[in-house]
Amino acid sequence: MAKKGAGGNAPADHDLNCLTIDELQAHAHTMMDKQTRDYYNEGADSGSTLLENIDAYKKYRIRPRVLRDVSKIDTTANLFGFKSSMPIGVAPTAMQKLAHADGELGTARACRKRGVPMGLSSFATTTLEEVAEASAEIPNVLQLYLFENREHSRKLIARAKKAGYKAVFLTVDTPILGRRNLEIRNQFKLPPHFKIANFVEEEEHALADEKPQSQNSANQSRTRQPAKTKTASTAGYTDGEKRVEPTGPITFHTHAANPTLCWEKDIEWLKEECCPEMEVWVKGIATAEDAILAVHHQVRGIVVSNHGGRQLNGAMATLDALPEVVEAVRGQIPVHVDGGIRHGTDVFKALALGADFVWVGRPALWGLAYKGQEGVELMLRLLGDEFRLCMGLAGVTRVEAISREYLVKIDKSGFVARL
Ligand SMILES: Cc1cc2nc3c(=O)[nH]c(=O)nc-3n(C[C@H](O)[C@H](O)[C@H](O)COP(=O)(O)O)c2cc1C
Ligand SMILES: CC(C)CC(=O)C(=O)O
Repeated sequence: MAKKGAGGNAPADHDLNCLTIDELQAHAHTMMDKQTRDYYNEGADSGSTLLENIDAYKKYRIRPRVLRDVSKIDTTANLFGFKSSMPIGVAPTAMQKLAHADGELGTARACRKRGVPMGLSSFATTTLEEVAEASAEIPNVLQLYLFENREHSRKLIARAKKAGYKAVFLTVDTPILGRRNLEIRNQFKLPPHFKIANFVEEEEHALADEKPQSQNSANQSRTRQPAKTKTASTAGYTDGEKRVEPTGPITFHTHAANPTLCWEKDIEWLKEECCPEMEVWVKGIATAEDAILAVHHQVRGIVVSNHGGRQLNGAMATLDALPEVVEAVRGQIPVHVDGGIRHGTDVFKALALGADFVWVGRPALWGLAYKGQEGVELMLRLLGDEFRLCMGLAGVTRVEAISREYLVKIDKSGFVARL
């Protein structure tokens, strides 16, 4: 086990081939096929927001305090009434079996072992029930793409409640899918031996509906046309095309985006559907204005996110958006952040700027690709050890005590500004 306290030298069970998230990324690179690697790693368009999410952390430096007795460091953080071993969770990412056969179950078991929560994507390759079982006492978060056809969403929400999920994170930054050029070039689609597991029933219905049409061409003009199988090159990227509500099998290219999503119509409906068993959060807030609307609509929390730079390229880095959101929310609801977190010091900086908790996306996928469940455990341990060490060397012993006074901001000319 990793040594407790202020860090120290490498604990005995370290993987000497992989001591940082950067090394984990390099290992993962060699383990994934090109289609998967490109899908996981790319950002939208030129990828500048993806890079800025990471670089934004380099604009801040830590002001360490000394002589403060850091022999006992408490890294725990509370959420959904649960004590997470550290203020770090695994963000929802789709189709994890592409990385490793362990898929979402591997992630869930790793999170359980490390005592942190996991967000499960609506578009997982494992059912939400299986993940709930693997997570046991760890609170589950279901990431929701709210479909235009509410029946699909209603069913999913009912299942999540029954399985004991504590919160729904409604993703709000995908009214339209971002443009991902490698996905288009690779004609990315889920290989047929994997399933979008939460919607297998819907897929079977859609395919059954499809049959009579092909068997009886005379009927074709009268029956509903199912959506053609779409890939990245045919879905969501064409402008000027008249949009119709998607039908047919639920795939992420056809159903994840929902341009009709809005506060009044959808948030109120969702709260009613989820209430009182599950909290409704919004994931993908990046401005003070929307943060104020989130508070107004009484969601239970916000995740400051730009979808890991996969949606609007040119959008602000999440760390740059965080302070205005924190200021607008004024402590009324929790504010979490994701995007670009690759080191324990990044976690410390995000918390110092007012985040209550952070989520990591791609590092978990790299962990999975490297060694399945064990790789995700390793990723969480690396980040956790780095975070604990950072707290100790900065002279902080409790997560709640991490504040702006521990940071300075450095501009391009090297000018150092107190916050
Ligand atoms: C391959 C991939 C798939 C993702 N799938 C989803 C998803 O299904 N739902 C969602 O809300 N966010 C999804 N995200 C976004 C993550 O939840 C998170 O916002 C992002 O990965 C954080 O940035 P990071 O990867 O730099 O940590 C995905 C991200 C990646 C990289
Ligand atoms: C279901 C998809 C849209 C997954 C996703 O959010 C992503 O690829 O960024």
